[in-house]
Amino acid sequence: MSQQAKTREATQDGGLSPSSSGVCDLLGDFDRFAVFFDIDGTLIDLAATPDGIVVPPELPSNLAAVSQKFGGGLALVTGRALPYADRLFEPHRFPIAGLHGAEQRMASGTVDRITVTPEFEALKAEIASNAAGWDGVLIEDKGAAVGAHYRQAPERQAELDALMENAAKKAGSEFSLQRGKMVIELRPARASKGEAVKRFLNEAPFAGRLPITVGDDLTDEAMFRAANELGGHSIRIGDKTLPDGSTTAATLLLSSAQELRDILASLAR
Ligand SMILES: O=P(O)(O)OC[C@H]1O[C@H](O[C@H]2O[C@H](CO)[C@@H](O)[C@H](O)[C@H]2O)[C@H](O)[C@@H](O)[C@@H]1O
Ligand SMILES: [Mg+2]
Repeated sequence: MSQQAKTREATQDGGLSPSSSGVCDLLGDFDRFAVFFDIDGTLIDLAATPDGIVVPPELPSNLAAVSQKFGGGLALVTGRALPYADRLFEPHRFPIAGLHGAEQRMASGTVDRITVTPEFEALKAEIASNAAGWDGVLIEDKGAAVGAHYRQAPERQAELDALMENAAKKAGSEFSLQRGKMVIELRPARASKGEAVKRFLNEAPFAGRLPITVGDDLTDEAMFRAANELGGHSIRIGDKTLPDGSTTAATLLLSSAQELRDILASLAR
């Protein structure tokens, strides 16, 4: 276990636990738990743009080794679209939920994806066209979802909020807005990351195991709550306060994606 890894426990008074050995020990209980990892900001460091991320070369094989130790009970649960997320970890393919839980590929290989309607295609084109002149704003087409990024143009946040709120009204009740780190997304409303975790747990090799969910952003709160409800554990990368000022449901904290990767490297050995 890396000495650099420092875990802070989320307590009511904000107290910190002395080291990350607790998390390492927890994740090392391979027969008892199944693990669910968010991608951006959790396994991989955040970057200026969605395509600017760098996957550390050892990460895919470390995840594969850890998955094997959990008997295959390791899944990715991400806001990314499934094909994009799969490419990040080639040649390995893990069970995965995409678009914040709306799409899912089970361990059996069964895939549940969403058909993109012509109306949603038109709405995405309208969003892109409205934001076309806004320097630094990036519209990410994710098929059945769309993200409006303002990391490089924070001054545009209010305008983008208004644009996406208007688009959400047009999209109707089958879609919902998902706020995240310097992004506002329009995504299928039909599932959350928490529901995706529960679906995984209904099937082998996850069934009979307790969940440990690891994430960093608002969308991950649903899977933190699911893990807590089911008697598992929830780990947030970051501190206990969320961007909207509320407190995370996660019961453990890690300081960075690098800290998590160090723990994974240690578990993979
Ligand atoms: O659920 P996740 O796996 O964490 O995905 C959440 C979103 O991640 C990406 O956006 C975020 O990461 C970008 C790259 O580091 C960063 O530039 C952006 O500001 C972040 O919001 C991705 O682009 C989204 O589609 C995901 O929903
Ligand atoms: Mg994330």
